Amino acid sequence: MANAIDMSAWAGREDPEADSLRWHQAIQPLMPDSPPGVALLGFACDAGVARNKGRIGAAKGPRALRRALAPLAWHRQAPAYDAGDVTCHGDTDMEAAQARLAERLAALMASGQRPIALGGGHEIAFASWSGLARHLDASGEDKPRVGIINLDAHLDLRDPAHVRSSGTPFAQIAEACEARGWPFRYACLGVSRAANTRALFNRARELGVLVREDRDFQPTRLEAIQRDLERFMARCDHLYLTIDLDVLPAAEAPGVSAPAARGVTLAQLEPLIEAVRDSGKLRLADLAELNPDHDIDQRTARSAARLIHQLTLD
Ligand SMILES: N=CN[C@@H](CCC(=O)O)C(=O)O
Ligand SMILES: [Mn+2]
Ligand SMILES: [Mn+2]
Repeated sequence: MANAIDMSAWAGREDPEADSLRWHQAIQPLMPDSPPGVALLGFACDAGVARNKGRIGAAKGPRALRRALAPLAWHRQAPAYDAGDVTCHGDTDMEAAQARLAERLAALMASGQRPIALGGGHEIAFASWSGLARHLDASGEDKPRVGIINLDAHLDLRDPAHVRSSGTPFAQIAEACEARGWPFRYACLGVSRAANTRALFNRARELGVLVREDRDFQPTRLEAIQRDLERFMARCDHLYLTIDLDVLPAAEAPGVSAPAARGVTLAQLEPLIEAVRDSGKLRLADLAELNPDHDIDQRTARSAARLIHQLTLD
């Protein structure tokens, strides 16, 4: 590690009673010989959202997320680590920053850690998937069936031939899968029909994407969505979970580039996240699009922290 990891965001309440730990008291800076656990790695990047003509500020997301996670109660058995940040230095650095993040994520997985990457915009997804692909290459697996589960109001399947951005990661991954001869298995849950053009829905259909819209998340249909997800996961060897915080209603996540008028609530997402967590196939996860500049009383950061808390219960 070139630089010491900045642990200054990990601060908060300390209780005098025994067995009262919070995240800020339990999390440790990652060391080369750290035993397996969860490793948080920030991706401080505004370039993807800027290229996608969105509201920039996601580069400040990793720190805001750490600050919101810090005071939450610690219920884990296994350790959690802070692995620091990968920083993108301006628009022209985006692809190189994605490559740096991918390399770090692959190294974390090789050393037995389960990484959770903290965006940054959703261009983080191409970096995360590339890290997993690099890790699977190194472990010598032939044509692994990697399932991508994206909780998002957007399909993010824009054509990368125009510009690579926070709106293109899954189209980039589809191209990379085709080049490798790997199947492209993509589930996008929480999609807003109003926020995605016909061209994007058509691309999703062509690519065989499992799409469930925000309006599908009604009490009578939740079990069916859960079953569809279970079936999807059964057809995969490895899972990558990516959560775009704009899947949440604007009341739960105002601090994103494109807040959702309707959205899917934390309560509705909870059983899906637990199913992914408990699948035994989850290799890495990320959270994208937290923009503290547009947050209100840390609502979005708190929602994101709650998601990490839930995802990491062991
Ligand atoms: N990662 C974000 N993707 C969305 C943003 C939409 C918007 O800014 O309105 C997209 O490109 O579709
Ligand atoms: Mn989105
Ligand atoms: Mn997205």
